[in-house]
Amino acid sequence: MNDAPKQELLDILLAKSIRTGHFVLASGKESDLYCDCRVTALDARGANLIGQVGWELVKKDILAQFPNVSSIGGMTMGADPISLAIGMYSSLDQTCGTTLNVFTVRKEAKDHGRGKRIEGNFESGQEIIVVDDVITTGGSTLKAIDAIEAEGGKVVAALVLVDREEGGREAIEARDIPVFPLFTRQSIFGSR
Ligand SMILES: O=P(O)(O)OC[C@H]1O[C@H](OP(=O)(O)OP(=O)(O)O)[C@H](O)[C@@H]1O
Ligand SMILES: O=C(O)c1cc(=O)[nH]c(=O)[nH]1
Repeated sequence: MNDAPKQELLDILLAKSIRTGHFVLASGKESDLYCDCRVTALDARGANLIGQVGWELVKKDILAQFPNVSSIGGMTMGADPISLAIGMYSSLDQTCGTTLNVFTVRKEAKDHGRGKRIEGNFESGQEIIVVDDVITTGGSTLKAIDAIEAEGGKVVAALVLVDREEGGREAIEARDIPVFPLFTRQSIFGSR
């Protein structure tokens, strides 16, 4: 694939998602930078590009190493549109032979209905790509990994839209799960 779709996705991220100001993060840390990835991932064109660029990354870097991967999902809600976009692209690809099952992990198990923590297309024993929109400390991705493993999934890789390069990658890789970012802070901002 040429670089044009990734460049267009970066342009949308820069225009719609990157914000400066004062922000309290999920970890309690404070930051003058925030990447509101939901605005890009819930943009019709942004979602399409995430699907295209993300699926190419899955094929080239993840399936090549883990050919039995069958499913993709992560902690709601940041992961949801990203997982679905990549899953949809996998279903359109006639050349690959893998159509990803897509699921989502609730922050808490549902207290009615089927009482599930993991919703959608997930079964124990599957090899999984865990998704997050952003990693800062990696804490949210690790919670998703714990929930998936508790139900018998084997997480083999983590795919993230933006790695803020603040320790999250190291925390996830300490669990022997390689991290594949579409963008890093460095690739977005250079040395800023
Ligand atoms: O690497 P971390 O330090 O965990 O930070 C990153 C997490 O923070 C945000 O989630 P948030 O809890 O704000 O939830 P949301 O996706 O439901 O908005 C984001 O979607 C990541 O999941
Ligand atoms: O660490 C976080 O909570 C966080 C950082 C960021 O840039 N974007 C986001 O949605 N969450």
